[in-house]
Amino acid sequence: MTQDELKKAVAQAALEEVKKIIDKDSIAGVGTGSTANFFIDALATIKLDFDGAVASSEATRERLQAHGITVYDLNGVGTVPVYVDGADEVNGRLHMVKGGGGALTREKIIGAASQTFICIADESKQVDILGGFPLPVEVIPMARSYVARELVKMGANPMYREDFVTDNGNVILDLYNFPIDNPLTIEQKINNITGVVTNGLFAMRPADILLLGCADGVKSLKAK
Ligand SMILES: O=C[C@H](O)[C@H](O)[C@H](O)COP(=O)(O)O
Repeated sequence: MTQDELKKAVAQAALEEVKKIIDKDSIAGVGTGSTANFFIDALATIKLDFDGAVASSEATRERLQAHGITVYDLNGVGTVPVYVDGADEVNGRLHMVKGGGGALTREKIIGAASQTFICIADESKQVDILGGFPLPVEVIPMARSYVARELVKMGANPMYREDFVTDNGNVILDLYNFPIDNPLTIEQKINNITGVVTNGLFAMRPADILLLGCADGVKSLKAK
């Protein structure tokens, strides 16, 4: 199977999970990225069976609306019953690195506001130790140099993501060669640097279910 076929298979499996949770009045939380895009296309096939969605990025909002799905502001909807999103890396405890596409902050907000977080990924994303994928940190633009110096003190190698602005008007520093041995501590430590909006580690709010696309089928995994 190609990587896209694996992504499509996990997106379809996520739709089956979501159907068990949502009803006519429900709002679904929708993530960002190529795997989430397959999920959006799958979700569109049941668009008459739920009320609408909250989107973790402008790109996702546009794709949902193009399918005729109503997109709500998170402020108006309260707790979200289910959130489906991809990941750049995921470990056995369902901690994730996210934000390769720069959508980490809105993703983290919707994840935090959701009752069930379903991570959808192909098997290339499964790792023992997070950090092989550069960890994104969203930063207020005027704080970029200060935050970079503080990250260097933590042993990281921050690289400014050039020509990129987040949906929130901020910049991204990507941390290369930064093995994440204690995701919970590192997530909080980076977030404590003044000028950081958030970082792409999802350990304080891990996924509840991982649907992993493998050559021999989709596996449904819970945190170890
Ligand atoms: O900002 C982007 C998101 O965190 C995505 O969930 C992540 O980058 C995975 O994207 P993809 O499914 O395209 O690999």
